[in-house]
Amino acid sequence: MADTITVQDLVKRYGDLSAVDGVSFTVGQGEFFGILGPNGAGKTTCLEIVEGLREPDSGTVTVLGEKPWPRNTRLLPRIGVQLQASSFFERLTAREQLETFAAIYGVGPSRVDEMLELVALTDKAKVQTEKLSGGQAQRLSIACALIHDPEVVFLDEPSAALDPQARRNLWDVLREINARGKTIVLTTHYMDEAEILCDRVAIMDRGKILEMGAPADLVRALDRPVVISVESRDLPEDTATGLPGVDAVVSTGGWTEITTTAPAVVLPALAERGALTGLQVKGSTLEDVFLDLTGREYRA
Ligand SMILES: Nc1ncnc2c1ncn2[C@@H]1O[C@H](COP(=O)(O)OP(=O)(O)OP(=O)(O)O)[C@@H](O)[C@H]1O
Repeated sequence: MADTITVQDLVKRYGDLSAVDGVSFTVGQGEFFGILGPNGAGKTTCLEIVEGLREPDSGTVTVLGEKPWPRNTRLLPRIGVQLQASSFFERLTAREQLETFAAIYGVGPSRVDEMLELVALTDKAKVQTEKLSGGQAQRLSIACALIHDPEVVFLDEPSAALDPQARRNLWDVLREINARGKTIVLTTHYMDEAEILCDRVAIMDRGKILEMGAPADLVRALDRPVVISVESRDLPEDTATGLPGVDAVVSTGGWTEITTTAPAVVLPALAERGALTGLQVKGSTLEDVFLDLTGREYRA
């Protein structure tokens, strides 16, 4: 996969604070890359440098083979940027916003309908942006960032402040954009969002990348036991304790919870006893990876 973005030894200081402290990563063409970390980790600063909106103190960045700083007008038609706070032209409808962005980029109006459809706002085309819900406004702002059909899309915390349903709708939109071949770089402080959407994530904390890789690989590398829960009426605690592969058992609130490093042994044993009612299997998540790396609970 060709590298669409390269970042090498990036540093940005604000006075004594190293907001970005020696960050390096690459993003391949068509990749969905996430920069994940708690508030103040340095995600936005990093992204804004890559977008060409901020000057780094040191380090090198290329986007599509070009240097984004000083402001590189050759890159502007090729990248789409959605900033953390979306701002629209006042009192325009959703369609008029998109038409305005289309005109700025010299794009024909036919893209407007396509974009409204992509972000599921066709039925809100005539609604003024001030009257859109938070999720609808976020989707419109993504449509504006995509109107000129850029190759690379940067999204800064696109699902911040959205309710769970709106977040899921947004995820569908982002998946669709990525399926159309766009390279996406997204910052988020939602671990689940990064885990679900991203091919690879860089976990940032205090200006540094602590770990980078495919979410499933990062979780697998932890090599932690899984917890298998079934209803206790099918499987009392003492029966569970005697099953092969079981490390520990806890019975609580009608559930028997089995901790095991050998789920492939425990699950068939449960199936043999017909004890699969309410089955849940909980593995580790990126939150556990963060805890493992920092010794701190993840608090976005
Ligand atoms: N213009 C600035 N001047 C001084 N300090 C800044 C400036 N911008 C950011 N910072 C500081 O740099 C650090 C990194 O901020 P940044 O916004 O990049 O983090 P973030 O990971 O994007 O956080 P959030 O999720 O809250 O947006 C923070 O401590 C922030 O207070």
